[in-house]
Amino acid sequence: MTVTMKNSLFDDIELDFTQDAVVIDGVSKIFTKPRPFLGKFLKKSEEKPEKSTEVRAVDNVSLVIKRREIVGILGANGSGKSTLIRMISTLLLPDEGQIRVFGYDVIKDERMIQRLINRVSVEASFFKKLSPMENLLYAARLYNMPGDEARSKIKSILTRLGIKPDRIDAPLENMSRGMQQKVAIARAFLTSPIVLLLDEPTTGLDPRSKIDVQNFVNELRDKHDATILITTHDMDEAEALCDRVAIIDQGRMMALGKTEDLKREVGRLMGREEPATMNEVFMHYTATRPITAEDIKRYGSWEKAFEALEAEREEEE
Ligand SMILES: Nc1ncnc2c1ncn2[C@@H]1O[C@H](COP(=O)(O)OP(=O)(O)OP(=O)(O)O)[C@@H](O)[C@H]1O
Repeated sequence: MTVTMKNSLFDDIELDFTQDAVVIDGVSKIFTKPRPFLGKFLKKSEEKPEKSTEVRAVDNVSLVIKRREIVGILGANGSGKSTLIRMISTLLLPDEGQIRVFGYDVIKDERMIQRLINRVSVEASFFKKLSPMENLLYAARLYNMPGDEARSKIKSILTRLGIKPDRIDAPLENMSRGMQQKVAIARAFLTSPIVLLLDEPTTGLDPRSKIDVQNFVNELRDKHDATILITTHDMDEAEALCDRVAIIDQGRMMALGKTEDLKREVGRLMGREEPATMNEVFMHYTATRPITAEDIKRYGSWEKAFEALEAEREEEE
């Protein structure tokens, strides 16, 4: 089924909605990190250490996201979540594997991907001396959105995100970090993107603002058929919002599924009748290595196996 987009911003785009929205196929990203160089302290006869070390920030990840799905990416700090998001949005090139969005390739069809995707991250760039309204009008112009339509949409989105009317026209630099983050979120919602990548959109927001953002995300999917990929450290949010979650650890995909299925599976491994909590699911799949039934047998319980593996990790570090 090839559909010409109804949204005026995408008039000239034909998309095949029978295709999966996002296909990530065996993707890796390798960074080279400089090591603190100790060479100058060594004598000439001593062997010099390597100057750099490689980090597989994303390691052979595959994931298929269907249209209208909300998928959460969970993982510890530095596990590769942002790197994955950055590759999908063409900000970074994959070193291995392929990423396609409705059949378009992130490398070959970079321009098209940039039109289909909107990415929100905390380090969003704005003109700090300008107001939220001016910043968002500037963004709307980049998308050829008529001024009047943009103005009323901006007002309504910012108000719904809890930004008071008198703040809408005041310089951004006077706003708190959380409020600036809401302006970044508003920018992504302004253009009703086909695929929305949200990199920790609610980190640092107060509980009410978190819910406002989550409602918006749901609405984008329900009313505009958006497909959404979101990274979060908030397990309640993952549970409330995501159809499925992927847990990654050191760049590798450790688990993928519906939260209730993962909770049931880990609960079962823990030897319990009732499902595990999402925190326990997270701990389970991000332990030194996934805790197996044999580990549980060997150490007597899931908790003891977890403690033993953590102790191993600490020893290694
Ligand atoms: N530009 C870069 N150059 C070198 N290393 C990088 C670069 N960007 C990320 N890394 C490394 O890649 C790994 C994954 O980082 P990434 O930012 O993707 O993690 P994350 O899961 O998003 O973390 P957080 O939850 O803290 O935001 C880390 O070891 C990080 O130091």
